[in-house]
Amino acid sequence: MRTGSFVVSQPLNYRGGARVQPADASGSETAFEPATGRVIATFSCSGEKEVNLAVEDAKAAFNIWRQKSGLERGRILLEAARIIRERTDEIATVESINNGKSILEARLDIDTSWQCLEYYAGLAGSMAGEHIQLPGGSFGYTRREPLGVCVGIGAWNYPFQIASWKSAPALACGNAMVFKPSPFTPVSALLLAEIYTEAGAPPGLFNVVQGGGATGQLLCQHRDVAKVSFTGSVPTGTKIMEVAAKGIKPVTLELGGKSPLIIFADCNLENAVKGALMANFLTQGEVCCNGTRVFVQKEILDKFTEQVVQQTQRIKIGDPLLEGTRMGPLINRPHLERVLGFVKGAKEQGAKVLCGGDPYVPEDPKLKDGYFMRPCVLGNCRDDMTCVKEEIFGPVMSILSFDTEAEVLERANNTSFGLAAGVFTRDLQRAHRVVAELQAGVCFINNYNVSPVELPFGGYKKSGFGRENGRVTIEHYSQLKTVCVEMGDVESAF
Ligand SMILES: NC(=O)C1=CN([C@@H]2O[C@H](COP(=O)(O)OP(=O)(O)OC[C@H]3O[C@@H](n4cnc5c(N)ncnc54)[C@H](O)[C@@H]3O)[C@@H](O)[C@H]2O)C=CC1
Ligand SMILES: C[N+](C)(C)CCCC(=O)O
Repeated sequence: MRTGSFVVSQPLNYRGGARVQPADASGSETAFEPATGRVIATFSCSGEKEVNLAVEDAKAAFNIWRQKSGLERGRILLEAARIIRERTDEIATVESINNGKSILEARLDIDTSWQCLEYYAGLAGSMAGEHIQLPGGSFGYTRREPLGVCVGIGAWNYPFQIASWKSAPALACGNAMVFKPSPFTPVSALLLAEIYTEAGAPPGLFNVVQGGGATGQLLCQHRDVAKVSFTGSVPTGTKIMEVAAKGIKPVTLELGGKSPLIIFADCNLENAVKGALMANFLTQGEVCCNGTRVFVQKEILDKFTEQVVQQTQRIKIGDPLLEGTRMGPLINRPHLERVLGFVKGAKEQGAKVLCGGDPYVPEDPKLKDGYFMRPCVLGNCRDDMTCVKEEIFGPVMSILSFDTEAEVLERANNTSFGLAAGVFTRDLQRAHRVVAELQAGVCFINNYNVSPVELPFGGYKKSGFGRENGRVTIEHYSQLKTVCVEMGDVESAF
């Protein structure tokens, strides 16, 4: 598969174990190949009829699935994980074409996806309740039960990974899921749906509906939906929570961030520089947990900045499907303009553009209409600048300097977000002391943006709540039933 050739002709909804055209539509959407600006799919946004059918169908599958033992469910998830692993290159290629991220990164996303399925397949068989002895031989026990039909709503930056991170724990717990991808990246969730079916999941267990906000809203307000797990922006998260509140539905919200990365003078500089690049430039900087506020201790500010700029300038931008490429295009033209606008605004507020921050036109003529820009490092930043306060969601790193630990902690926490944070230091005590004070759901010591599926991922403050990955997520996709058993006679008060 080469850039400039992929088009989707098959239907992009999935229901009852097969691709289907939606039963009704409210408008349509167009998906692009960001590297070329070419249309790869035009599709209908599902209306109320289609949403109802998808939920109805998932309900039927749920009634079969919930009766299986954890071990039986785990076996199917393991088979799905095996198929994903086997088809890594093919799935990564589709992901890279539709999102624009480099093929190298897309493969890593697919790896974390099958690992997530493997992890929850392993946990499925060990989901259990408790037995509690009561007086007189009476006893109680708890059952961990699924919630029902869960809805997953995804962002466009990690399309396949988000669909996997949501569906794997949901299905492991015995739920069914209706998933709605972002209309910018509608393609790869279908591959996951087909793989679940091939692995032996009952038809309807994982359905896909396409559309934007209106379709998402129909899903969230549906009477038979038990839970919503959402990845996206804070404003949309707010709307989803409002709708869910009306139905008393639990939600998991994975929202945005403006995370701090703190580099102390005693760090291993080489690793800190690598860490700063990892914290800012994966997936063209379109990563919620990116450490975009890079606080550097004064003593090493110049040395650190020089090396970061040098390495940023070396990032190879271009055709995302080429093995040597390390940065592809941004998701679409309006988003590119928005990110470039942040750079312009930063300059006006006194930041210094140390490299990049301008549109980039690769030599290859087929990429001339792609949404490329050069990754940007901003120096001379202050805490009150827009580029330091707002989530840019693009390849723009802001460097700030600091003197003391107490000072940097206060500044790092001075944000309404709280998704992630990082610290580079060789001082073991300081590392743990600082991390304990950071108001963020995911903290990294001497690394950044690694995400092993065994560890919970999720935010503090306006970055959301609930967790994905790790053992704890079982609790977000299940409910506890208490059973109280009387072995004697009823002692009535009447
Ligand atoms: N914490 C995390 O794990 C992540 C957070 N994000 C955040 O997401 C944002 C970028 O992603 P976008 O796709 O632009 O976010 P978005 O909030 O615009 O859209 C996300 C999803 O919600 C759907 N949606 C929109 N309005 C809706 C409504 N009223 N009801 C139900 N669904 C609705 C969209 O169609 C899309 O599928 C950034 O702010 C970023 O920080 C992105 C990736 C990961
Ligand atoms: C995989 N990782 C850590 C780079 C990003 C995961 C969160 C997201 O969906 O943005």
